[in-house]
Amino acid sequence: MIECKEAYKKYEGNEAVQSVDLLVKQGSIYGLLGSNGAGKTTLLKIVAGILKQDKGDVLIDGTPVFENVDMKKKIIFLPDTPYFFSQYTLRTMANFYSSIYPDWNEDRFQNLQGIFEIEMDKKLHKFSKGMRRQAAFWLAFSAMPDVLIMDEPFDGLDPVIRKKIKNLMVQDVAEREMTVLISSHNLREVEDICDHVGILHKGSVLLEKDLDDLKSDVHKIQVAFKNEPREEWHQEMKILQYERRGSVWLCVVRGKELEVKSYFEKYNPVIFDMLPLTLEEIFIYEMGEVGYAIENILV
Ligand SMILES: Nc1ncnc2c1ncn2[C@@H]1O[C@H](COP(=O)(O)OP(=O)(O)OP(=O)(O)O)[C@@H](O)[C@H]1O
Repeated sequence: MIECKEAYKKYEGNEAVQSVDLLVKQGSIYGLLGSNGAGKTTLLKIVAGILKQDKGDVLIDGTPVFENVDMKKKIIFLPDTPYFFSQYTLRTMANFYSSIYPDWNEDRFQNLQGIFEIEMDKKLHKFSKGMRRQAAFWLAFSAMPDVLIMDEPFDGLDPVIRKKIKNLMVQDVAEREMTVLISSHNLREVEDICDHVGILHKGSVLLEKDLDDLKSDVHKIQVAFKNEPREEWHQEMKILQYERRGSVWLCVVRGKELEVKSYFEKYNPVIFDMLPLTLEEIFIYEMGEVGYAIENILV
């Protein structure tokens, strides 16, 4: 489990992370979203124990991470640009990892050859950017970490390998309760694997939600009435947005499904449909409510 309690970090007058509270439960995949400069990398580096917060607590399984060698043996941090020693091949890098990570699984490393298809004895600096990223994932999955922290991990990967990597990640979460924290500036990139999403904006968490709750709490309604109710009918429910198209109203409403249905039923609608909302739409309505535009994380 990852816990940040009022984590704060300032760089030369720039408050990059401001009193962030974050909880990533064991066996959960948390997507940390935010626009450029929001503070994602800084927060990830603090959680990985690479940077020290100026204030607040950052704990993994209840223990501070910074300069904690034993804890770091259980954590893998994949930075946005993977780093390898210049003359190393994947094989020599694997030997190095196996000497550091006590849970290194050599069988898995060998078996993953079928997934990654990268030559083991070629120098890593001769690989393309996407191939180097694949190598970093290959090493990370073979190290069997308890906690995997990744900064923009899918940039530069082709769709096939991206899918394979997501499958491996989900498998590790399901089978051995690995905890995952992923940063991204793109909601679509992470929505299929995350169970929790948080939005960081100018160093603060603006919104943090369980995706299932988020989906079950917001509905798009198409409704038409025979006898139009009085004007303020749409003010009585938590209606995030409404618009009239001829005699049909299109509303985005927050509330439990049954509650929403019974609210509309009392006006005897002639048409009543509940339509699914995409996660992207939900975020736009949610964030619209707190007054921020989030288009840049939805591209
Ligand atoms: N080493 C540093 N020295 C000074 N300021 C820094 C440093 N690293 C980051 N910052 C500043 O801290 C803020 C947060 O940066 P950070 O890299 O954490 O954001 P980010 O959300 O990861 O951005 P991006 O999506 O662009 O990678 C930015 O204003 C950035 O300019």
